[in-house]
Amino acid sequence: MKLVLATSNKGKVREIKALCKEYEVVAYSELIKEFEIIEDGDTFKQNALIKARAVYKALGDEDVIVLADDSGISVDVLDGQPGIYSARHAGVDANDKDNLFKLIKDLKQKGVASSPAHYTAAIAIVTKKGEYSVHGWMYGDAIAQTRGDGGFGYDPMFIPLGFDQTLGELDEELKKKLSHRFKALSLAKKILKSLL
Ligand SMILES: O=c1[nH]c(=O)c2ncn([C@@H]3O[C@H](COP(=O)(O)OP(=O)(O)OP(=O)(O)O)[C@@H](O)[C@H]3O)c2[nH]1
Ligand SMILES: [Mg+2]
Repeated sequence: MKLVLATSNKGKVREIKALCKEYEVVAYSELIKEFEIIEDGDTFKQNALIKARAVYKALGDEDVIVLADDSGISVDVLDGQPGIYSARHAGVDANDKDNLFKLIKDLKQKGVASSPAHYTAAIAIVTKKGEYSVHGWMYGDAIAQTRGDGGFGYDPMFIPLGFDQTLGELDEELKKKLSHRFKALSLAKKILKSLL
């Protein structure tokens, strides 16, 4: 089954391809020109559905299955921020590094070396048979420094619960089995099976 990913994030594409080996996974940019999708939902779920619907419509092929991921990190000491704004934490044109260092600065401004935090991933699936959404979470601590350079985004400052190292230091294979994305995709796969 061909699965089209409605994302322009190369880290997500890499992880989802590695986690969905049983499917033929392609980023939508491999099929059509990338275009801007306004993520103006109030929740991860709404934004994932906005992305999946936009790409399904743009592809114009009703038999295709489109999957989108909307995700982010929520930090307790920051009252759950940046949350759905994780990709724009340091501004609209911010890249992963800008966002990472802005979050570290925020923790330092609060006067803490770390804070409980969690990642959320909402996965939306859009097909001619309907629309579906599922979630996954990964809990741990956000620390006010970077360690390691594995993963992507905020991974170098995130220590998953039960570990001493950041996702930047831990093996990518381990993240695969722990992550919010892995948990949401496990549920998404049950839906995909039911669509066959
Ligand atoms: O270190 C990280 N490890 C992860 O596993 C992870 N998952 C999400 N994020 C961050 O959360 C935002 C997503 O925003 P987002 O869902 O809008 O995606 P995006 O804008 O990058 O691409 P798209 O899918 O929208 O095209 C971005 O800042 C990501 O860096 C992660 N950071
Ligand atoms: Mg985005």
